[in-house]
Amino acid sequence: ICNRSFILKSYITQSELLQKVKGVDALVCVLTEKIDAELLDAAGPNLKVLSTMSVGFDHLSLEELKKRGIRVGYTPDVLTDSVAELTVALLLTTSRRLIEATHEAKSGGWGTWRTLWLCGYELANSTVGILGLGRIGVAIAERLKPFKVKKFIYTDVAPRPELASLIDAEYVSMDELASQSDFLTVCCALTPETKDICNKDLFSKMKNTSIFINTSRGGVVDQEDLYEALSSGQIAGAGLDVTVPEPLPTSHPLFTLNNCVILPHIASASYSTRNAMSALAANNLLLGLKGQPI
Ligand SMILES: O=C(O)[C@H](O)CO
Repeated sequence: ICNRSFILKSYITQSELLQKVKGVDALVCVLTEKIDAELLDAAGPNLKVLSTMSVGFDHLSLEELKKRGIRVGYTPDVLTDSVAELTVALLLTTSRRLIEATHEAKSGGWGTWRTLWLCGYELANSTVGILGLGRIGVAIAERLKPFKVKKFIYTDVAPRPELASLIDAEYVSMDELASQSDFLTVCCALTPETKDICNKDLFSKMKNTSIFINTSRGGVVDQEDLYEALSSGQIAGAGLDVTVPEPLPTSHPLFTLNNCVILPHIASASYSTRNAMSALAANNLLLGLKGQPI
């Protein structure tokens, strides 16, 4: 594509990347690579385009990229369906206790039919709260609506009437989101403002029958506070596709809890979506090098 090489990579360490990036004109990265001043300095002045195969961009130092005039591409939209679908799957898995149930069935815990055994919480007549309403939050709500959800509420830095009207969602404060939601799903980007925004303050205002779902970024949750909320019964359950760190060490206390379902960051992991993300990331890179809109 140009007389200098570029790196299309996925499985090298940050230190390998630092070595190999020198002199490239363009770079495709994924969300596990930290694109900061050190890496940009290592790349040097040839670097014109950075294309991340992700919708999240918390791994990019945008300020440093801007300072150097490097164009940045990302992959919104193409993963919305996949992430929304997985979020619904995780929500139902958590609220209907599917992991516990399959474990019981396999391990001999399945005795006679019992009235309250493995009971969970249903979506019908529930209030679903969305923390950070964007494309993905709307797509989640659209999928949940047929489950007879009574009401959608959301909070964000400001009301988003155009998006909210698509799902008939009401704008509420953070406190109201916490206290009214039967299911609270986190859909916001990780920024300095949203870091640890889901903490003991939020959990303490939630109902003890509520389910907390996060498919955005682990950094928006204070995991110690979440552990406390789950183990004390402050909230009923949590489903996480994202954690800090990733992978979450298998010795982490959250793994000891029956009411916490943890997935290894697979929200966009469908063949069609990952293909679309790859193609978009590659196109962004090519267009960027040609000076065209990305
Ligand atoms: O940021 C993204 O693209 C997602 O987290 C990938 O699943």
